[in-house]
Amino acid sequence: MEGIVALHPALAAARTLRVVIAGHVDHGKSTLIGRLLHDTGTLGPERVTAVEAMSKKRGMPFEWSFLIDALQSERDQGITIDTAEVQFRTPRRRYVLIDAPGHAEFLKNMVSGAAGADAALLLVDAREGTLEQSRRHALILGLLGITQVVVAINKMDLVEYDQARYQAVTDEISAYLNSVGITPWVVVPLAARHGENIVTRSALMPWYEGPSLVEALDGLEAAPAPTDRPLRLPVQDVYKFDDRRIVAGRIESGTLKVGQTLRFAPSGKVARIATIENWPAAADQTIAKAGEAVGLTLDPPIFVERGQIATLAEAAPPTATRIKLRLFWLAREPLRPGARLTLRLATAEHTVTVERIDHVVEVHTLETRTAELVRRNETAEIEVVGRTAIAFDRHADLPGTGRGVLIDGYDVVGGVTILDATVDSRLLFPTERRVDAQARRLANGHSGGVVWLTGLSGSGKSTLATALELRLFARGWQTTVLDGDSLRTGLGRDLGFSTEDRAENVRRAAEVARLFAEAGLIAIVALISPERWHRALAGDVVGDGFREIFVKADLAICEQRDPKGLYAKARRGEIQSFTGVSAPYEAPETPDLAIDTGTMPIDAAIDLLESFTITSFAGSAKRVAEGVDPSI
Ligand SMILES: Nc1ncnc2c1ncn2[C@@H]1O[C@H](COP(=O)(O)OS(=O)(=O)O)[C@@H](OP(=O)(O)O)[C@H]1O
Ligand SMILES: Nc1ncnc2c1ncn2[C@@H]1O[C@H](COP(=O)(O)OP(=O)(O)O)[C@@H](O)[C@H]1O
Repeated sequence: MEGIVALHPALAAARTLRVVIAGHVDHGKSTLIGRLLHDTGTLGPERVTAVEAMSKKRGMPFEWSFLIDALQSERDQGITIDTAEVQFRTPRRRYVLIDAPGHAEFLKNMVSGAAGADAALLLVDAREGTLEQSRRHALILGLLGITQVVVAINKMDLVEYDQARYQAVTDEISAYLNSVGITPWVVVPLAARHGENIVTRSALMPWYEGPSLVEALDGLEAAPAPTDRPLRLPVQDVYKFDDRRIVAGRIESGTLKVGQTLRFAPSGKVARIATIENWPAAADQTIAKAGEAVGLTLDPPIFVERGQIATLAEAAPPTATRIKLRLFWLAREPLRPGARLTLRLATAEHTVTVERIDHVVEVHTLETRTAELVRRNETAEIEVVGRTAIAFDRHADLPGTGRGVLIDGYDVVGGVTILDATVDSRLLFPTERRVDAQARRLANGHSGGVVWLTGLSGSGKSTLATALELRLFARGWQTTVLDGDSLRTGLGRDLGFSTEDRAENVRRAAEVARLFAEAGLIAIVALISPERWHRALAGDVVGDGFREIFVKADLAICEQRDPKGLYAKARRGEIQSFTGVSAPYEAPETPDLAIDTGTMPIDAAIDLLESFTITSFAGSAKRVAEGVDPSI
């Protein structure tokens, strides 16, 4: 195919160098891009004819920058591409040029996963030198750790190809780049309009001994696609096709395979990858890697939203509500503690409040100083607190998911890289809380934990749960019951009985149960939690103190008991998706305890559950070994 080659994202990821073009708007970016495409032979002759025709129509000499307009309108609209990207080839490899018209767009594109660049091409005008905008771009490159930078000094024709001018601008821009930690790879003098020093070295600048622009780019190294790093697939969108739900996004890092169990962060939902639906369609794909845009179908088809990050359980990203950021502030108004902003990380958006400004970095001297506010174009380290858990990576570990932008209303007001969590939200209280699990255990005579009762409606979960609560209470234990029926009138009142809604119901109950367990109580949960993955999710949320109790009774028995008349209603079709009748119940394969209420009398069932609970949570092993009565 001639002209602009629409590469499959997988190919592009494996072979291309992603180069972001930075520079002042008037410094000739469009012309340079047009030239690069033409002079490298990427452009078919019909394109040149089209540009010629367009130039003629507008009564102008041949104008390379029209090419960009022409390309813009037919740009690849792939599901994950939201930056202006053009591609070209040299004999060595393929390139994606990422263009961003303005300053905020540049920053936004630089930090969004789609634009993750290996290198930058910084364009300056030979007549004007390093303008404010070039400096800001350079600062942002420094902030993002993009150190492979080629500088092109354009419009050398307008300074008579003067070596002294080239040298002066080179010295100026190099000094600035050095101050933000970047050593330019090479500084190429160009006349993009005339193609001087684009592919071959120019005869008009014999004093210049370095490589042409394309030679310089070919000398750069592509950062290896982070396929061997932890999986991070930020969910960009969820599409519904027929009855299928396709979760789409671009893999930032890692590899995924059909059959693997994904965990979504920060929600904690889990589901297996059923199929990979690639775009454009590739038959029977079973594996996908960093850089690829993929669509996945899940089993079960759980409800996930844009902003969640698909990961593997063993290498999930940390979550926290307080994080420390390195910031580049763009807005005219200074940033002050207390500001409420939106933090966009990959595809997620979080409402955050700026808690403190640790220090500001002086742009000119790069020294740090304490400050009450961060002014426009200053770099700073700040701490923000989110309203809910934020899944993130440290920029130093995984740049793709470790950077973002701050947004105020619709405006991008800052670019950030994540330094670390300030406080791990899972261990929220190291300073404020003076009572730890050990102290609670000693005071209560038992540790906190979760007794999770699963079973059909009418199997006896509520009966056993309330009876156990009473027995434990009589022993002086701290305990409470969380019953599905009651929770659904408050905490889960927005939820129905689809498999996803049940999972969400389970997740919420598990989160609450975990809080109770951390506070030292035995939380007795009575929830149908019908599918295995629902209970696995609960176990994941709760962690160590989780015990799964199968309250077993045949469907026929439950139906005969029918304490609430629900089975009769379900049989008459008055209730949809009723567990055991028109929705599945998967019995636990290896529960911690199974109680057959169909054969065991109620009192015996309660005795069994009580002794199991006491054995599980009484005192610490040490206290028991010392002969202390665990029931005190
Ligand atoms: N369609 C359908 N399927 C199952 N159950 C239904 C349904 N509609 C209403 N109910 C009533 O809701 C109670 C189950 O809620 P849970 O929160 O335990 O269910 S789940 O864990 O989310 O599956 C359940 O209570 P229990 O009988 O105590 O189990 C019912 O009273
Ligand atoms: N061994 C038993 N254990 C628990 N409940 C039993 C047992 N035998 C009979 N039942 C009866 O079964 C019914 C179970 O209802 P419930 O506890 O509300 O179930 P669930 O909460 O699982 O829907 C109650 O009426 C209870 O008296």
